[in-house]
Amino acid sequence: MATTRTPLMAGNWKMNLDHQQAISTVQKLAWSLKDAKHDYSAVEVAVLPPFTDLRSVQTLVDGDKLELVYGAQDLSRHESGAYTGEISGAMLAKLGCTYVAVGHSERREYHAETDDLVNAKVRTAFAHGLTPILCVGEGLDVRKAGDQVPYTLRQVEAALADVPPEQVAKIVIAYEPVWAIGTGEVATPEDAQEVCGAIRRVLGELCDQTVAEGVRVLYGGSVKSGNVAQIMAQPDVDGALVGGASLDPEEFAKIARYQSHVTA
Ligand SMILES: O=C[C@H](O)COP(=O)(O)O
Repeated sequence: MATTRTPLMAGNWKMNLDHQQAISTVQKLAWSLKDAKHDYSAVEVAVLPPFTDLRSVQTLVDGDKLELVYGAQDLSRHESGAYTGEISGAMLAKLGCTYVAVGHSERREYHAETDDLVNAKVRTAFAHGLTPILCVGEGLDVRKAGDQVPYTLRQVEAALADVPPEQVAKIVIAYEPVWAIGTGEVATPEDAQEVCGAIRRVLGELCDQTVAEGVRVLYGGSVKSGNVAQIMAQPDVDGALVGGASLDPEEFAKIARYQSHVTA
């Protein structure tokens, strides 16, 4: 049976662009996509700005009735209370967020996020109607040892512990080999397929085949308009989590329009 996974191109701005820059970036992105007659039902486009930009992005998206969606880069595992500096799932839901990235390697590395915390955040996101973009992937040492598949699958299994299949069915998983993030070093399409395919197989074991076939698995790591089409040609890659290249709205629009590079 043919699968109907709508590709997702998500731009993770990381700690870049203030709220005024966010407005102009989203406007330029929307204009570029409009000029190209982008079909959002064929390729979904999302941006993940810093928390401080979200209200401005919400106002723009609502006011101009834009079809692109947005989300946050992280959330608290807690509901509310004395957690200085934290942002809750309820706050993100109130701002109209569709997505929230969870367990990005930069959170794991610089903020000591453990698999247990990532699991708690996944469950908190679902509790607030947010779709987690669960980030997983190995570092260079693991890749050199050839352990990228078991390492990444352990992260997936830990993050999905006690998450019911009906929620797993809605998750987005981003495979981001840490050695390819912001380095210009792109995994080969075959590297991406190897791990993305393995992620889908483990979803089948954890849940069932229907769930596994429906979950979108993205690749992330130095994706650009020049390499996205080859990566998207892989059967188990359903989109990209784009960092640096998503800060340039024209370039990100080209990435979202990857099919035009194939058919052009
Ligand atoms: O979340 C995005 C990834 O970390 C990829 O970043 P990059 O496209 O700058 O390599």
